[in-house]
Amino acid sequence: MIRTRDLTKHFRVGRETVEAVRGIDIDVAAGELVALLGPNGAGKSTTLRMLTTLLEPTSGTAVVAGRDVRAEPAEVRRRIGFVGQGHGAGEDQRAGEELYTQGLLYGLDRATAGARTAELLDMLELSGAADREVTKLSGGQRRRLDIAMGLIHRPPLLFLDEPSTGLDPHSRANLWDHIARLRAEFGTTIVLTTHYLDEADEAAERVLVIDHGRVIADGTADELKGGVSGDLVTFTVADAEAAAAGAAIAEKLPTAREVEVVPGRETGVRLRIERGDAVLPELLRSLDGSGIALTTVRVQRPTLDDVFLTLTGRSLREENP
Ligand SMILES: Nc1ncnc2c1ncn2[C@@H]1O[C@H](COP(=O)(O)OP(=O)(O)OP(=O)(O)O)[C@@H](O)[C@H]1O
Repeated sequence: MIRTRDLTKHFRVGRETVEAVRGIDIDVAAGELVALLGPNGAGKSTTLRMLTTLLEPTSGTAVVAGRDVRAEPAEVRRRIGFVGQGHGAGEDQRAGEELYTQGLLYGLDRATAGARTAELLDMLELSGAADREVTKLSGGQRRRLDIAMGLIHRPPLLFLDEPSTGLDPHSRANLWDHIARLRAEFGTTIVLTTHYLDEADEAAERVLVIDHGRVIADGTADELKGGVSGDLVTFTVADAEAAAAGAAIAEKLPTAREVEVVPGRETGVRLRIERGDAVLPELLRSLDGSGIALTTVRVQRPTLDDVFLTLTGRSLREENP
């Protein structure tokens, strides 16, 4: 559905050149749901704008829905839907009319535009809001209307640029339910950008991690997390002395790494270890055998933030508080 090779975009800003996208290779198969994850300024939107023909690449190639973005941009546009960061819907129209007009703009006849408008309003739970002016919709309804607008011509491929930014957690969850239903119904391939870690983790089947204009990791969330060696095990003890003794015991576990004493009110020990859940009983036995009493113990699987941290030395959370 998408194939890019060495896709590059440079911007001239005064005398400077901003290398927004530096040679990206992306392959997306039909039916996939792929998230581009990265910090602000990583190049996600620029990539999306090239794939949707809104921006001409500086170099490299991109074939989207079977057509080259440079040679046949109009053909690409007919085959894709794009929901940008801003609102696509007009201000003074009613939601239903807006969607219907969009259908006509795409060249649908009146009957088809009407039928699809009704179908999409129903699917996105907007039927009750069809006669409301676009400005009077809630944030979540408006976002769903934007998505409906991107789908009215039934494109096999839909691009969503930060679809859930600005929505409250309930509306975000609701939006994802709707996206899942759309895929089940139409089999639409979806490529989206996000800087929400949990969203990429839970919703996407595949995550492309982008940083400084490059794809630095590509895989399912589980595969990416599997590349971060080890779970994080943290246990707290009564005092610094017990922590030092506990750390010495933890060091002896075969795959333990980065063992460190965490000082503070809750003195404890933190370490990375393969299969943290499986080695926990052994660790607990050893600590108990040495008379070290634990107050708490916790095993955390790696997160996508750990993936980003491992790859870049930076946390995505720091950049997207
Ligand atoms: N039209 C432009 N002119 C100059 N520089 C630009 C332009 N568009 C983007 N950039 C720069 O290119 C880089 C990548 O920006 P881009 O918007 O693609 O990042 P992003 O990953 O989508 O971030 P965000 O999450 O903030 O949207 C940034 O350094 C940005 O300042």
